[in-house]
Amino acid sequence: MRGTWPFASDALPESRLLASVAEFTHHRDIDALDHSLVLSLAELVTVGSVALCKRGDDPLHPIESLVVCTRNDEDTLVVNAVGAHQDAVLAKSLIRSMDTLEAISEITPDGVSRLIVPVQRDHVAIGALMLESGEPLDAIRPLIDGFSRIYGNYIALLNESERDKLTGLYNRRSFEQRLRRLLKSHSERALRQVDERRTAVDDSRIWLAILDIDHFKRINDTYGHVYGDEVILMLAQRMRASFRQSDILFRFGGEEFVMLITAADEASVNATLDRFRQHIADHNFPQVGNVTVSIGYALIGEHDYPEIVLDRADKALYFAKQNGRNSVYGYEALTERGELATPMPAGSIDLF
Ligand SMILES: Nc1nc2c(ncn2[C@@H]2O[C@H](COP(=O)(O)OP(=O)(O)OP(=O)(O)O)[C@@H](O)[C@H]2O)c(=O)[nH]1
Repeated sequence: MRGTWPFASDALPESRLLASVAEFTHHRDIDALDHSLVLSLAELVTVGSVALCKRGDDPLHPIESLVVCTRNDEDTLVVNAVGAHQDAVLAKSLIRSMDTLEAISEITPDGVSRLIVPVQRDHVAIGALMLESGEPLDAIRPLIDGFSRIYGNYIALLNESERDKLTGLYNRRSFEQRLRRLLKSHSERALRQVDERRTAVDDSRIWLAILDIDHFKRINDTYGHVYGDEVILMLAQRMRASFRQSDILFRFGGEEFVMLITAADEASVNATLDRFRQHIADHNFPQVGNVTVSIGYALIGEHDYPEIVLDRADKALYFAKQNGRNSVYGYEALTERGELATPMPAGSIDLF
């Protein structure tokens, strides 16, 4: 490891700074990037700890994660993910900095200097960088501001590469990583609820649904691709407006969409999807008129491979297409009723 910078007295050599920025921005995976950011900063400056807080969508738990780099007894830097909720005072400062978009410099009750700098994207805080030290931290504030801006810009670029150009929904490339993050935060939330309530675990589950527009070829052939694209775009807008913010929506390509939906039970996921199906069937699309969709869904078990669940949902979708379209079917219910027993051709969706 390179020696750290005694920031109070000397200027930081530019070559060290550039090497550090190059080091953390070579990652394409957001989790690895977060890990590398706190490590690079801790290598650069002599402080007790460097942490990156990420803001979550859940208003009850605004801090989604906290990645902290500290020095252990052997003087080696170690990076850990910790639960911010364990320290209510710290969580309050982090949230205040993110809400106001202002840096906070404070002394903790045990005399430690703490600097919090929000990380922004499009004038909204997506997280915050936090440093703690026995020494005052004001001298390194411009450096931390700079790192925070580079990180915010880089995250924006990474996020753009995860989006479908036409609809703005997530694209297929980002599916596996989004699913992994959702499963992780879901199981962390369940643990937290056990901790907080000391009662039963969170019993909500995650379902994967595939939606396909019915007879879309006919729409293209009759009205042309421009109107076809318009239908795709309007459908995506209606999906965004209809599903909860915590549900994750993808356009996998063509007229095919995938949704990751959290629900308490099968009945409520079925009701949610069927409500959306009906909403689309009732809508009058400009020029094209009525459009219907078919939906298949399957439960995601904690240890299931994504491609297996996609295949199950696709089988349910195929069943919907074979049984009149404009309908919603769940894989588990179909299997229980023995309705998927007959051999069928490979699903319409390309697996990984
Ligand atoms: N406008 C437009 N059309 C697309 C796009 N991607 C794929 N398509 C068209 O979507 C159509 C899909 O047709 P099929 O897979 O045969 O299915 P379908 O006509 O929807 O019939 P069912 O799914 O069986 O109800 C094809 O004509 C593709 O050319 C796109 O991005 N824009």
